[in-house]
Amino acid sequence: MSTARFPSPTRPITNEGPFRALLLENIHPSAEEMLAAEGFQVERLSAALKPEELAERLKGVHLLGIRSKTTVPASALVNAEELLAIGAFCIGTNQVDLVNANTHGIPVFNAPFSNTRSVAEMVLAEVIVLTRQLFDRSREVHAGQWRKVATGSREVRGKTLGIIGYGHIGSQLGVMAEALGMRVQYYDVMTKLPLGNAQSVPTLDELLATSDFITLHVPATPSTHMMIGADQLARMRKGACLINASRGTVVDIGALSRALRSKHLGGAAVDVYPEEPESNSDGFVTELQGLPNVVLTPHIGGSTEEAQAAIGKEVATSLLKYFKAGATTGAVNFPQVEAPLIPGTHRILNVHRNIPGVLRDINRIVSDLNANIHAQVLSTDANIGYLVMDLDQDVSRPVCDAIAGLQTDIKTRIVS
Ligand SMILES: NC(=O)C1=CN([C@@H]2O[C@H](COP(=O)(O)OP(=O)(O)OC[C@H]3O[C@@H](n4cnc5c(N)ncnc54)[C@H](O)[C@@H]3O)[C@@H](O)[C@H]2O)C=CC1
Ligand SMILES: O=C(O)C(=O)COP(=O)(O)O
Repeated sequence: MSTARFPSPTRPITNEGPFRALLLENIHPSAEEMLAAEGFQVERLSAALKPEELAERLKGVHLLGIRSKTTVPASALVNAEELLAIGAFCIGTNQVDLVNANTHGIPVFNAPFSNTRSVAEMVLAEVIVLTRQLFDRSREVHAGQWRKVATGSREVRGKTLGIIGYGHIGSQLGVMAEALGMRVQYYDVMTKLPLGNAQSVPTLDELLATSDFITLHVPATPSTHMMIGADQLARMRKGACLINASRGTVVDIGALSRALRSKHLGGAAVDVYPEEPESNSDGFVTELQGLPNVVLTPHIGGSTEEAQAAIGKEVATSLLKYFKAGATTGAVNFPQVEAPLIPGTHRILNVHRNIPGVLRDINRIVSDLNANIHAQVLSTDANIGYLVMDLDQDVSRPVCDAIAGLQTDIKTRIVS
């Protein structure tokens, strides 16, 4: 994540099209349909793009849609003068340099709920798959081997599920696991309301030492980076299983591989990896391949038809609300403003450096044009101010041209 570095002011973006959207990583067609219905020219690609390719493709693009594979560092936005907003059609936004996007006046929207049930269901399935060693037995029968054994195969009823990160996914999973008769406990850095009979555990070490299954549902942040390494795996009960469907940076894969090979752990299910391929046609190698009772999936925790269709609509709705009225509610890196459009007024959006005197300068520009401010909403964070301004007179163009001349300007746009 970069610290604040501001771009030079750019010319204002008018409300005259054509407007273009670039959607990467097989984003559900529901998003394309919604954007196209509002007049966007939509380009939809199935794979992620590397930052240098993305930088080229973003010329003249107004909305960018990505999922978890496309990283958007500062270098990807060097040509993105027209870019209004980024939609992360997933939960995680760690792949975007959020501070850089903020200081370029670009809000980033995500879908915080739509795939959470899909992840919880997959993890619950994996708990049973691991404790019954189902994939190994299935592979044997596929290969013509009949190995009917009970040793090491157990019920989940009465076993303890330890959840690290009791947020939207972790808490849903806990409720579902209790329905199977599991005891549920969790560790979270925030105080969280325990659902059902779930119990909060004060330390990660205690959770690790007292659970039969450990499952991770934390975001990728500096505090979760490699939070499960050799020490933490050694604290887990002998024969316990680890499930990671959060982010690949959270678990030390080498240490996990050693804990599995030494038989300290009884199994693992891994959906996310430190390095993941950009498309389905790329090969993939991990040192976990070939280990017994290890379920490896290609980052499909949120990949269900229900989740993807809902995410497509949810994020496209946020992008269009921003495009049409400047609403930033739910943006993960931006001051929040949502002001209803007022018929008969003319809306201007302005992002500027958050330093004293900017509002005075903008209001002077309006008053010098003998225009009246019908409504004005300003919301700020440490770096930027976001101003939504409705004028009674149609002087948007000269006002925007004058604002773009201010050294404090980052991005100005005419909505109506
Ligand atoms: N495999 C997949 O396809 C998917 C993976 N994910 C991953 O799952 C993550 C979690 O998703 P949600 O539950 O919706 O997020 P959330 O934000 O609702 O919950 C995350 C929880 O982790 C806690 N947390 C943060 N840092 C922590 C730490 N160091 N130790 C313990 N707890 C900590 C937070 O307080 C919060 O309660 C996402 O950030 C994403 O990376 C999400 C969807 C699909
Ligand atoms: O929602 C998330 O954070 C996920 O990890 C899902 O990512 P995806 O949309 O499958 O690339």
